[in-house]
Amino acid sequence: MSNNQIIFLNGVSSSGKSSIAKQLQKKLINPYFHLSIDSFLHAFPDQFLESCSYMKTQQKQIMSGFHSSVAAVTGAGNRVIVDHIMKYPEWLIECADLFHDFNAILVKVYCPLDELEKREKLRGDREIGTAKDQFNPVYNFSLFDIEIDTSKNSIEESTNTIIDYIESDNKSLAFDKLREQI
Ligand SMILES: Nc1ncnc2c1ncn2[C@@H]1O[C@H](COP(=O)(O)OP(=O)(O)OP(=O)(O)O)[C@@H](O)[C@H]1O
Repeated sequence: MSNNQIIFLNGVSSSGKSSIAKQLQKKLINPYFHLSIDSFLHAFPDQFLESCSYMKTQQKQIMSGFHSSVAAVTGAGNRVIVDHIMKYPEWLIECADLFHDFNAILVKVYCPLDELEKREKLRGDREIGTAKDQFNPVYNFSLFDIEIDTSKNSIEESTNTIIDYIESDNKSLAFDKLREQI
């Protein structure tokens, strides 16, 4: 398995991406960076992130910066777990283009809306309604290599499914198919 490996976790807020990413880091034999859109956005000033008018015009640059940074870290010979909320197909297509030399697996981290809303309330640090707003844009997109349902599978089970996939001879095709749309 090459060093230029990306495990791309795509799912709505509270679906369990970060928990799975952390468990993957513990269980995978090789070291993987965990690069999350949340941490990337924390590096940006709050007053701009909270400004709808600013984000409306600048979101594209910010997201492209994140996608390019993932490609740069991977291209330098590292393995990466990406934790992202793909609200627009264009973001995935941009990633597919940037990842053309890498072995990238697209994982759909699914969770039904009623369970997401329960988790959102329990967490207390997520704006109520975030999962509902993201649900259709993120999950309507049907291309993926593996789908995980975190309302049915524990963090441990989801992690094992991803590791089994990586260790198998399965060819990851989702990003290849996305590239055909460019
Ligand atoms: N089977 C499960 N798999 C993953 N997370 C679960 C599961 N069951 C409950 N959770 C809980 O869901 C909550 C949200 O998980 P997590 O922070 O990993 O989500 P996330 O998708 O990274 O969210 P965000 O995008 O908002 O950061 C956590 O409290 C986690 O413990």
